[in-house]
Amino acid sequence: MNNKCAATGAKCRARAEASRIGAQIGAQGQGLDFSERKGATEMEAKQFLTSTTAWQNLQDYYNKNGKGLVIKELFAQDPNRFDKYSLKLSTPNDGDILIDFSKNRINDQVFKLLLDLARERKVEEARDIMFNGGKINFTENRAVLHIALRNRSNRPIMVDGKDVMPDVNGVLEHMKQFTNSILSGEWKGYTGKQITDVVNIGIGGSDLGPLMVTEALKPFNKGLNLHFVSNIDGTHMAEVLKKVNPETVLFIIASKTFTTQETCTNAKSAKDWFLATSNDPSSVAKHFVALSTNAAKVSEFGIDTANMFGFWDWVGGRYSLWSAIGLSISLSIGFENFTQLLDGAFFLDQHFQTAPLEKNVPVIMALLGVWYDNFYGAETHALLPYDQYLHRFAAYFQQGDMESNGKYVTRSGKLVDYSTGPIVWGEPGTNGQHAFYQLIHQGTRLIPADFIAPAQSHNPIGGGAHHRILLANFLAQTEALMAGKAEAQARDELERAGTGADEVGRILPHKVFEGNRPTNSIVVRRVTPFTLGVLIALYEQKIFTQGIIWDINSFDQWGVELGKQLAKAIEPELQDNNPVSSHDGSTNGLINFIKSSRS
Ligand SMILES: O=P(O)(O)OC[C@H]1O[C@@](O)(CO)[C@@H](O)[C@@H]1O
Repeated sequence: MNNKCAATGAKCRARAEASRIGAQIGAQGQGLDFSERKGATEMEAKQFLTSTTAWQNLQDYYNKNGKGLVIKELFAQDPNRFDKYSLKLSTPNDGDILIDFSKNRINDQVFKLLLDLARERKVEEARDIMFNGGKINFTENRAVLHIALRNRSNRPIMVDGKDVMPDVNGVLEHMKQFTNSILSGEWKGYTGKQITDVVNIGIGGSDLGPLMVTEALKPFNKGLNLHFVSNIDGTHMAEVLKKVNPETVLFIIASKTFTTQETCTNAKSAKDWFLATSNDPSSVAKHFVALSTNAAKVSEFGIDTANMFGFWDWVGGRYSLWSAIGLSISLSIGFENFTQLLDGAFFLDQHFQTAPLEKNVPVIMALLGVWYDNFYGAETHALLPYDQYLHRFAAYFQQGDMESNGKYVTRSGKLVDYSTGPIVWGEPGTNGQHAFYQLIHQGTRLIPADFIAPAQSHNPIGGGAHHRILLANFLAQTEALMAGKAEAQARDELERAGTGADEVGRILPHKVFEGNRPTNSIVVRRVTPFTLGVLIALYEQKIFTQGIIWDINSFDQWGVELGKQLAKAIEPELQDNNPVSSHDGSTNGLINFIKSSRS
């Protein structure tokens, strides 16, 4: 251990250890050759998950003790439970981030068994392969390197023998220059006016990330109006075009492949709308830019590739907001704040790479998810941010989690015989309390939930009363879900309220809360670009870890192809009103009814 820290204690030792491990990983990275499929085959689990020792020990423990794990009792048995099962991430300038996982159905034995599972599934080894450019997305033979986009250390990261960092930094510099020229007014529209509105045209990972982040960081907006068009439904584009002026609007066509039908169709409609006013093809260059890996398709569409911000096939769509896809974020909050977002994600990546498993937040969150998903049979996971600006956070991770881990075939091509990715859902608090908390409190399903809140609001109106009430609900909900309300307490409340004996007997069962509903609580000082970067990366690395444990490829998305394929066959059939019979009875019936309903 670094003896310079002898006098200054734990933090110094931790930093020294982190930089030692970081250097070691970096060195390994330069030594490892992932140019072939080595990274992929190394990732394949050697054993079927349910036949591993760790899994069987967990199953055995669950069978004997699972139902007997009562969180309220675990707190009563251990006054230090909160300290034992919570962690703080001390950020450089944004205070501490508290992750409280004490309101879970775990004890020391379960925690140990879960950590054994992470070890037996070689999570740390897989992590290092990813961070060093291994082609772990083996069905597309690609590395998975969104971490390189926020690699603020600039350590070399090799793909096919080439360090990707110079190109990453080149695109960031282009984004910086462009952002500054738009925000300063230097960049003018075709009539010489400053840009006032930005329309991001993209879908999935080319929409959800920029939308969620620009909403979450609205307090940092520099003045531009941001609009997002994703749906092929003409309403989406039509409603936005009503709000913008062709002389002062900038269209961002965001598409990794630049072949996505919705985005290409929307982009063409936007261009037609624009040219109908400008009547000058040369003016397109002042109002259209592209974010893509596909320069040929960008050029074919009619955007000058000088106005293209590129990225690479090793950036997955749902992991791309850190790349050029984040241009609308940079335009909204400024490039400096965009780099803060990257810094936050890098901070979490370093934590993920260096913290021991038992102190590793994404690993712990992943293991808790496995515990509920695979042993308690929970099928969903709720993300409940107590922050209105984070209202798109759950929607973002619907793609992030469900498109990553919604898989039923292992890396070696076998069908799983265990659950994999959960259904992710959620809405901001306190709104969710008035919509679906009834089910979370008294439904028949176990709904593990993450509650997220900032200690400080960007809008302390009402003398701070609003935020105080918001936080009170944030805190009360996890307490209520854990503690519940016993029959005796419910009876006492009814009787104190003067309820007659017969009535008490009738309604008492409905007033009891069984509790023992698990939650994690995450508190940041404020939602800032840095802390948001930490939160997003935290969930990304949780998803990665679960994918390794489940032995699935979290980074392809073949499941989205069949629907697109069939839609391409049906679309021409809708161009006239002749009845069809080329499908199953239902699809034929639906098509023909629609045809008959159009006149
Ligand atoms: O960025 P693009 O290539 O237009 O893809 C958009 C989205 O479409 C997908 O469904 C893949 O087809 C998502 O994975 C992706 O984020």
